Amino acid sequence: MEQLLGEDFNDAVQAASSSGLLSWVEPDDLKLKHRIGRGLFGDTWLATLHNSTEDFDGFHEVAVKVLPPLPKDQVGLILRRFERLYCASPGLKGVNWPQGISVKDGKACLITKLYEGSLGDKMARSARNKLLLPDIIRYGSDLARGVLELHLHGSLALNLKPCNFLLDDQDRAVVGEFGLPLLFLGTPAASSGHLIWLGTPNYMAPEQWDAHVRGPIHFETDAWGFACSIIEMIGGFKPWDGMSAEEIFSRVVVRGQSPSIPAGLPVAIFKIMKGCFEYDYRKRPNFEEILAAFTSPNVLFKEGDWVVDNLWGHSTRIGIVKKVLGPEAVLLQYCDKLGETVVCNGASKLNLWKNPIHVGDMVRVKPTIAIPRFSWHQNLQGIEGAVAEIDKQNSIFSVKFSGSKEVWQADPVEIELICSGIVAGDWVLRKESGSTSLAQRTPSSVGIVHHVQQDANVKVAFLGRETLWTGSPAGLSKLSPFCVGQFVKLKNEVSNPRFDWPLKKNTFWETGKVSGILPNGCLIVDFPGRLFNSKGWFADPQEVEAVTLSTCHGLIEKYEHLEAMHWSIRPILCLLGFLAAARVGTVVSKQILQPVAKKKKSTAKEVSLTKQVELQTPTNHEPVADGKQTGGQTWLLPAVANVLFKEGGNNSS
Ligand SMILES: Nc1ncnc2c1ncn2[C@@H]1O[C@H](COP(=O)(O)OP(=O)(O)OP(=O)(O)O)[C@@H](O)[C@H]1O
Repeated sequence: MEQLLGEDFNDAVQAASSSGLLSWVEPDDLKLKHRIGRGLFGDTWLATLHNSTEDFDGFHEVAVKVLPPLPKDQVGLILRRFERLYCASPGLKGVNWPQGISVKDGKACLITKLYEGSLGDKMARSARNKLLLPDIIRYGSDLARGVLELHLHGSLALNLKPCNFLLDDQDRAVVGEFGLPLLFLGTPAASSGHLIWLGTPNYMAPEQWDAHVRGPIHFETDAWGFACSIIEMIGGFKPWDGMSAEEIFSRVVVRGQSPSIPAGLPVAIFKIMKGCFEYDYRKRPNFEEILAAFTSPNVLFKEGDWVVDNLWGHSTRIGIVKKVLGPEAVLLQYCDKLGETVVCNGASKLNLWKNPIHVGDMVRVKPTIAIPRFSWHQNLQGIEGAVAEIDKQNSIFSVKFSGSKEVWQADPVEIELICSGIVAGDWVLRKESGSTSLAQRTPSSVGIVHHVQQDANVKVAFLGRETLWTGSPAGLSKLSPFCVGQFVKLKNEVSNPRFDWPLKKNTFWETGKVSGILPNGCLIVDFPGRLFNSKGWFADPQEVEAVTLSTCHGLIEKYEHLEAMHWSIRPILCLLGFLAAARVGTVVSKQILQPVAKKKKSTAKEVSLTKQVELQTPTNHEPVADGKQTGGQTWLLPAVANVLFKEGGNNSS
């Protein structure tokens, strides 16, 4: 791989920084002294920076992250990402924001403040690598605050781990390094020749492993790495310690496992940590919730929190916390018709309402609700309305519809945010899609809506995009959704599918069954009879169509569909065919052979009876001619004949 070295690279970085977004440092002003860290995303050096102004000339110590050499063809792109990520410091207190950029020996150098060391260093110095719980809680809230600042600024951290948490001279923790994995997203690391991951394997969330396929990554992705770091501080060793990246991938991504959470944590922290390890990032808490748990570790909820109650199993209810009665007990008022106030003693089973509805939000009654709990006018079903008021005192939501003067009351569980007819969870087709990633393929144009925003934009996850697409719903049209259990096949016009797809008799694409759907709409497909594919089969929802018996034309297609429905159809049909053939064979052979057999049998019986008769008669060895007994025993013949006739008749019946 050709790398951009020396002057060329210098010029490229300088040009990028001339936009004023990055502060350029002359290479001669930066002296690298010795290395203090080594990681996947480059080495960290202790360095001195020469500062000279008109009346001041001095040196001060800094830390420098020396990034791996950049491949020549991607340097422009990486520098653009650089600018986007580190543009003008927003003055975040909890984050170690880079102070400048330079180039040394053809490698980009990020210059940052020199801290006392990292939490990783502190753990290495402490007994059994562990930290004390009060310290963990204090550092945890510092860090949650830092990550929240970063998220509010629009950036992801992605590589949260104790070695990247730095301690200042007041023993406060800050997020030391952030966003670096995003710079290299999709580029091979020039130095090692292998793909750089979107983080460090032991701390990576399922969607981080292959964000193109299993994405998107979003703010809640950081929750996983944060929780892994807390576990490491408690236990003294990192999650999945001693396992290779492949093993961790198999556990976290394929088998859906998560690190186990130690017992004995304060209630709120234990609950939040459990939430951080949800497989689907949409179910994880955001950093506001994480910060709340670490600042009040023994309080699950505070007064005024909206909570979702699934306690009774059957129906979900939304309520507001009226009073905190104890670590696990709250006084709750439901927002439904009854407006009941109850004491809830199992508050750890309640969940914060993650995306609460606000005044001004556009909503509709969920189509699945046949009879709303409040008296909702039938004509308003499916129509969009604006939330006019939320009466927190009495837990009442009021909605106003454009065509109506009246204000209608609503149960928040029964309404959903809507934007131009689109709600979260809808499958959509993006009318014009363009590539924004490094992959050769453009992202799929079929995706799933994840968020409906107040600014009338929606966030959609598309396969092939590592992050959510944000835009106006005007560019989207709704599609009927795929679902688990459905049968799919590649569309006729697809000749080169995004993922491998098995061929039948090396000629036709096989029909598969959807066994799972990833958050970005990527379909996990099973093919009957094809049990052994460690990587699994995937499908781009844009490239496949649903198959049902009724959509199959002709008997052969219908049979093939049946065959696709279960691997055992063919062997069962073969077995049935064989049994039927065997049965027919038996019947036919009976039909043909029976008269002969009957004849033979009758002859045999005749002979044996004759013999018996002979035996019963006094020995008279005179030959029998023409069926007539010679001598005086002819009286026996009619009786024998009678017996024979009778037996033969019985036999044939
Ligand atoms: N700004 C800084 N001030 C003081 N020490 C620092 C600073 N940045 C990093 N370090 C030191 O460097 C160590 C981490 O180095 P580095 O970031 O290169 O490794 P890593 O975090 O494992 O790698 P990566 O972040 O690439 O995955 C920290 O444990 C700390 O000792």
